[in-house]
Amino acid sequence: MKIAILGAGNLGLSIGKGLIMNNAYTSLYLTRRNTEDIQDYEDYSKVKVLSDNLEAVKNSDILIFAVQPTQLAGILEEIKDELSEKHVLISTVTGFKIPRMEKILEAEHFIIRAMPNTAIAVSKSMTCICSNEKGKKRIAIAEAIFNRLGTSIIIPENKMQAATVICASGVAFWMRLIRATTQGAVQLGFDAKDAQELSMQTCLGAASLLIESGRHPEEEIDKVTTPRGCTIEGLNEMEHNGLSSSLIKGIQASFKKINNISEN
Ligand SMILES: NC(=O)C1=CN([C@@H]2O[C@H](COP(=O)(O)OP(=O)(O)OC[C@H]3O[C@@H](n4cnc5c(N)ncnc54)[C@H](OP(=O)(O)O)[C@@H]3O)[C@@H](O)[C@H]2O)C=CC1
Ligand SMILES: O=C(O)[C@@H]1CCC=N1
Repeated sequence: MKIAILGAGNLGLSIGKGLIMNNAYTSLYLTRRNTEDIQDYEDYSKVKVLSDNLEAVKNSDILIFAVQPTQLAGILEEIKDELSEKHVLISTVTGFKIPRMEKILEAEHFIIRAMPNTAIAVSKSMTCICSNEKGKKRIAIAEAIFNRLGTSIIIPENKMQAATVICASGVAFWMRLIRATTQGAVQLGFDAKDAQELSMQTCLGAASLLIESGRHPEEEIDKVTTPRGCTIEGLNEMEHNGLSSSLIKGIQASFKKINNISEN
């Protein structure tokens, strides 16, 4: 696959790193206007770093857009005359809907939206994918890319905002939970390094239990909560202080915000 990442910033570079680690391309173009900071990527085989989006588009089949929402319209305008039937457009841009892309491009193209998360840099992204009608014929390409970089599911476009909150912002939510449990462990006497290790691995183990067993979280909680034991004591105290409610309210607030961003 000849891939170009237009906008090799935080997310674009995370995708790039994942592709490089998986050797998942025949050529990889990384673009941004100031290329100085990412020039080192040319040390990797078949990777080219440049600021010329048109050259990247000409030499690639799969175009992954990872610029800020305010920057996408300009790039689409810039490249639209270079687009042909060989191109599959994959946008990771938050809140920029497919009909708006189609309007700018003024021609039918294979258009896919993908919402990965930053765990793509370690091939563990939960990526949600949707497409326009024409894009359905190429959606398997996007699935193939993102399944190498984690797990993907196809969803309708009207669920993309919700998916962004749960999966993309979700990385930040889970990080905060890991940090909080680390702080708790330090208070119980572990040094910071060990505390984080205990916290991270326990989080990974809990998620793996659910993924591998297919069971509901509450079933696993029942197995840990000894009657009158310490787990239920701690869990109930957390709930009295609004643990679940606080997480759900946070998710609602993010969702409200993302809907406002995309209207602007
Ligand atoms: N799924 C997720 O987990 C996340 C998704 N996002 C979404 O991903 C998108 C990118 O976010 P993020 O990576 O944080 O943003 P960054 O600002 O880090 O990256 C955007 C990059 O685009 C480059 N750029 C800007 N204009 C152009 C242009 N005309 N041609 C080529 N490159 C250009 C910028 O570099 P330069 O200025 O040098 O051109 C910059 O490196 C956003 O839409 C954001 O909402 C963001 C974070 C997480
Ligand atoms: O915080 C944001 O708005 C973007 C979208 C999802 C992750 N980062």
